[in-house]
Amino acid sequence: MKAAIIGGGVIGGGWAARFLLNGWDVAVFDPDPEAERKIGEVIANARRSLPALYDTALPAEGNLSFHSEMADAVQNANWIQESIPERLDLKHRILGDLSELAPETAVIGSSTSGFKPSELNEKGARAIVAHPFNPVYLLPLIELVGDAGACENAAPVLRSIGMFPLMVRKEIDAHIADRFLEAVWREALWLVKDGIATTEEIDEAIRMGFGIRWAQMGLFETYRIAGGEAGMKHFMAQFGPALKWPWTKLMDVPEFTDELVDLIAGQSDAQSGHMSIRELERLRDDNLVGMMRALKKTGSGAGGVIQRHEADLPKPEAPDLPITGDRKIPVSWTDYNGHMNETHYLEAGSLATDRFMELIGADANYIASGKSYFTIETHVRYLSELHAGNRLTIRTQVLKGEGKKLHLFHFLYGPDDTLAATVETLLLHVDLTTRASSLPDQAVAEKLGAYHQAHAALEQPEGAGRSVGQKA
Ligand SMILES: NC(=O)C1=CN([C@@H]2O[C@H](COP(=O)(O)OP(=O)(O)OC[C@H]3O[C@@H](n4cnc5c(N)ncnc54)[C@H](O)[C@@H]3O)[C@@H](O)[C@H]2O)C=CC1
Ligand SMILES: C[N+](C)(C)CC(=O)CC(=O)[O-]
Repeated sequence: MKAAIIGGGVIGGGWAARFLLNGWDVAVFDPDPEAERKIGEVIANARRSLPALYDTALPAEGNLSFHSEMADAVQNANWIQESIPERLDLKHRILGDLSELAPETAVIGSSTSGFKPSELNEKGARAIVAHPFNPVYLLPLIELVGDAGACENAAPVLRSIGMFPLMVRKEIDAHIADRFLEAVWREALWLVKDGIATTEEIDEAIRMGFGIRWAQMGLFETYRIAGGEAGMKHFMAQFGPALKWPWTKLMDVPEFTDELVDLIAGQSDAQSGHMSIRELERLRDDNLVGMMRALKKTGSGAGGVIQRHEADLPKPEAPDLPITGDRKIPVSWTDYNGHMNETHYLEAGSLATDRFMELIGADANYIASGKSYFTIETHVRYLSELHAGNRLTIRTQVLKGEGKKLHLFHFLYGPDDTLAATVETLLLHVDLTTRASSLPDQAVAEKLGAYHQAHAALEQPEGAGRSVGQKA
């Protein structure tokens, strides 16, 4: 698959990185003589951050090329993304040319922050709005606006590169999200101009409170909880009048008619009524504990997008020893010594155990049925350093897989297949109701038994059964 990036500044560079790191070839057209350097720097940042969201490897990177002619860049492209400056005359000219040059089947997306598709296409172009958020390689939201068929075609492509296409029902200046951002921006400027707050104080007001909250539940679900047990209607009754008080410089607000209240409360019920306020509070609190990786665990917001994308990534083939981990090492796993911190070797081993459990059928459904494995002992050996950005591949040998016992030996390989660590771990099968050890279900026992038998023919790994401080 090939993407053509027309305009490779802040946003075009982010698009280039998003496509490239998801295995697409990327061709760039930008008359700026510095474009190649600037895009290279954006891609370098993307390489150290995007793979860190995943616990499995992204596809091998595509090829990146730069072109002095737009026609060359768009040749055979499946997706063409315009990210030139926000000037309508310029967009008319470039989108018009692109509509002539592009393959008929190619999507032509514009990154415009505010122009409507009817404005972009008024001189005959066939573009849709595909509005991203900075940094494009990390944030999943893309607002799709325009011809319904073209947007429908575009959406699965965006999902396949880990993005979240949001269909905008009717075109409007600045789409959905930028209308909020512009309102917040306008208020912030007033606060600074009137000497009420400094820019730093405004940033603290956002990042110490509602900014974190919004990342996991947005506006309506957050306010539903703020209404207490009585929910959205109570919230609107309590805070509706404030919209008429001078709480905001933006006095142009909708009338709270019964119809509007019912509409919003009804939509809120449909969106979140399947959970009690207490459950929503717990979910909110859990989500606040961490950011995108934690969001990934609960499946909320951007975390759900990463989860779904990861589930669609090709799984490595299982050789003699199954691959139970394949990922890049994130910066957050490193420490003051400039290498991967000891705790994360255990985390990597624990994730490999989870993956192995899935392989034998002791997966989420099995656990939900009341059965699982508990770890009772682990031994980690640190053999060579690992650094941020290194690829980490884990293979697992079954030392014992009989009865209640599951004895695993994880090999952690770093760059050039160097053995960086081993994690040996002993687990017992348990009944989650009684919390006592128990035999696994027959299907799990059979799959585990097959691994046990196959691996019994292998040599006992060097270092298996070692105690701490034992001489080699
Ligand atoms: N910066 C942001 O936060 C966001 C910007 N956008 C939108 O993305 C678009 C681009 O914005 P930025 O990347 O911020 O601007 P930018 O100024 O960083 O990049 C624009 C790039 O377009 C290139 N360019 C100028 N004329 C060109 C032409 N005729 N053909 C090809 N390339 C040309 C420039 O050399 C430059 O590299 C705008 O429509 C903007 O509204 C969308 C989301 C966020
Ligand atoms: C400031 N802006 C209008 C260009 C912002 C956007 O369009 C989206 C973003 O990334 O904030």
